[in-house]
Amino acid sequence: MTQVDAANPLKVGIVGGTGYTGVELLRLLVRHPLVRLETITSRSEQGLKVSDLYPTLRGYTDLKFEEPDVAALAACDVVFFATPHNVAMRLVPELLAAGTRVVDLSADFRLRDAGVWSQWYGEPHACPELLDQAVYGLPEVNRERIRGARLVACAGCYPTSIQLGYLPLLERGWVRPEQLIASAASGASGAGRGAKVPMLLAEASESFKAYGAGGHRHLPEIEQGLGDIAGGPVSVTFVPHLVPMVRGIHASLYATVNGDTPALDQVQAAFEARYADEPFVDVMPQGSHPETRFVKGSNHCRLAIHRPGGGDVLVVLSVIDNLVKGASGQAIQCMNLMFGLEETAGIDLPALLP
Ligand SMILES: NC(=O)C1=CN([C@@H]2O[C@H](COP(=O)(O)OP(=O)(O)OC[C@H]3O[C@@H](n4cnc5c(N)ncnc54)[C@H](OP(=O)(O)O)[C@@H]3O)[C@@H](O)[C@H]2O)C=CC1
Ligand SMILES: CC(=O)N[C@@H](CCC(=O)OP(=O)(O)O)C(=O)O
Repeated sequence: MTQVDAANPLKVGIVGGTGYTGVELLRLLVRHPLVRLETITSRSEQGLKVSDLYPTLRGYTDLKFEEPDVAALAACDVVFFATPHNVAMRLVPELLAAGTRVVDLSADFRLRDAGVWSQWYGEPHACPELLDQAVYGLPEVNRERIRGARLVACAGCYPTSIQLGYLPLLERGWVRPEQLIASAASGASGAGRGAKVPMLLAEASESFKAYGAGGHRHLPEIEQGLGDIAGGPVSVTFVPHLVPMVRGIHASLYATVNGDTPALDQVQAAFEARYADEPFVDVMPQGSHPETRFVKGSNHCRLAIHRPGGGDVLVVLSVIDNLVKGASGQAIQCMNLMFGLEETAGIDLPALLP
């Protein structure tokens, strides 16, 4: 095990330092007590000082963006990939061979089945032989496996909000796994920093739309994760939406009760018990309506459970910040576990309000 203390901080590299999850990693890691940033890559901005592109980081780092270089990355203890899919899978085999551990924020290693991956991502998987050793990065489900893992595939943003909301219900077998409906809305930062016409202010503001209703690439990840939790197949109707805000995901999760489902008070108590020791999952009082601004900039997921009219459908409301618990905060939480650090180190921050 790598010796990590204030005199021997973790040497960290970031591939994709100019994107939204990359700069969020930087915001959090520059204040992490046991981390030293070694290398931050960007092909388009190489040579530029990080703090010239992101003045929010002036005074926190003197590093410059560099061209991705395997030797420089392999000199790190851990490398984060904050890159589009199909990038990490091309470099990870060499890094693992060099003894460097990897936390991948992209979808490259999230699905266990390379065939399913190809079907949704449109190309063959470059290293299917590594899928078995990749650990799915959702600490509330996989904490023990993440400890000591060499390759962590961080859970996606929508999948995080949805799995944490359904988890206590599926673990207890209290809802029908074939009738789950997840309606979720994301802010525009979920689409990344690259220019895209639908994300222009004049296109996305003052409007609200669903997209990917016929099949979004997060669906197989959500069904795989919920299936693991339930211990059998689940079927989810997943409809994502774009909401005109910058950060945040709000998921409304519907589930049909079965003969074993107790009264709402007991469901509430079960959620509270399940998450009592989880530093980043908050079960709000019965009747609450969590808002995305309650988690903006923080690594928390806040949940509330309802049973409208005492009927057959439970509704769980789940909010996260897509860039923190949905990406960079969760990635650091996984890194902390991988190296035996305090799980909350560097990410124990309340949300920004207003
Ligand atoms: N945004 C979000 O809310 C979330 C994103 N994710 C995932 O995290 C990853 C990053 O997302 P996000 O930060 O939004 O993306 P961005 O588009 O904002 O940033 C992508 C970054 O990757 C770099 N990059 C692009 N192509 C390559 C390449 N071939 N080799 C090396 N570097 C490359 C870019 O820099 P340059 O081109 O200069 O090298 C840039 O820094 C994606 O896989 C995304 O799906 C996961 C959860 C939430
Ligand atoms: C608003 C928006 O476009 N959101 C993105 C979220 C996906 C994402 O961030 O990708 P991961 O698979 O790595 O989690 C989308 O729907 O494609």
